[in-house]
Amino acid sequence: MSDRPYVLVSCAMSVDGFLDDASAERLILSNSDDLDRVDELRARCDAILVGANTIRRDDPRLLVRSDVRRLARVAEGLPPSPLRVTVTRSGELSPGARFFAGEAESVVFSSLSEALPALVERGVRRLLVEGGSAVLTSLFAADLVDELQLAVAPFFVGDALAPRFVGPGAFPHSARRRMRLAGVEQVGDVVVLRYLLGAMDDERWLREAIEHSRLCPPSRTAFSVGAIVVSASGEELARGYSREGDPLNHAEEAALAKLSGDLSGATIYSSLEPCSTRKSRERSCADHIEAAGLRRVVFAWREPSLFVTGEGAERLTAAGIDVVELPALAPNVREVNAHLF
Ligand SMILES: Nc1c(N[C@@H]2O[C@H](COP(=O)(O)O)[C@@H](O)[C@H]2O)[nH]c(=O)[nH]c1=O
Repeated sequence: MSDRPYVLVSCAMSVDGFLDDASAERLILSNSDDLDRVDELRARCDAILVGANTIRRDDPRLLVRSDVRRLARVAEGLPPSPLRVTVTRSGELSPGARFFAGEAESVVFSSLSEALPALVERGVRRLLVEGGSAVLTSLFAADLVDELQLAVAPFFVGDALAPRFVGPGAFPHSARRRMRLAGVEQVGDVVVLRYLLGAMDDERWLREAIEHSRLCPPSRTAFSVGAIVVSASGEELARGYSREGDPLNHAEEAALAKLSGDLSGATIYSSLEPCSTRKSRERSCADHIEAAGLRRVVFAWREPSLFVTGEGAERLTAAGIDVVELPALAPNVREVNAHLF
């Protein structure tokens, strides 16, 4: 699942949310110190990606400008500037574009889903994305961004024909799932907001919940499950495992029993899909999750119909809760439950 690099988006927008104006000339939103900050970001990544539209519109070089930084990279055995990457469905790029000129290598992919794993293959661990609007919209909507550094320039563009930071989309970060503000920096008249989006945190917490399920007392008639409740700011609030404290306890039930208060920003990670029916108790884990006010559930394995038919994911979704399934980790859960098969 982690077959993509760490994705850092860096862009500058006007105070009214535009990346550029509608004219042919490129609009500089940053000041010179901020452009130098972006140069430092470029020097510390393995590749820089922009969409093909940006190449057509801006004709960027995408090179590290500072000689000091280029020499420092070379001293580390790196090329002076990172690999330059673009995605284009049409393939319509001018061979004379500056993207292809100069001392750095350039690669072209037909889509982001092709580019990201291929970049990992090439050894790219840290990818800087500089726009434009279409690429940013796709990456944010697909929850593929780890970090956003957004510079806000102190003026308006005010032109409906100008490109926005992102277009309309079903973004995973809504009022219910806020990004984590990790820093605010003033660079002259520009303010740089640094957000962490936690795209890789889901996998990390779910793996942790699966590891926790190894504590379950084994049973021939029930699954071994682990669950962890994590706050909106990324702190662990409670964890539980099947049969913890009581032979009938489910993992989610055990974790939630340790909590009270407002859990509306929290996420519960459960190795198995939360149950929707119980044979031995009245309330299911889906009921407990809904009653606790949680708005987000992440799980790895859909409950196989061994003991009861699981409809937890559907029930939770119908209750307006965000349900995320990470099936790539399902084999790990199955392995913990190998005794049942
Ligand atoms: N205008 C603008 C940015 N524009 C980004 O920089 C690219 C130009 O790269 P280069 O040709 O190497 O200078 C351009 O295509 C776009 O991706 N970035 C920023 O941090 N602040 C700004 O104000």
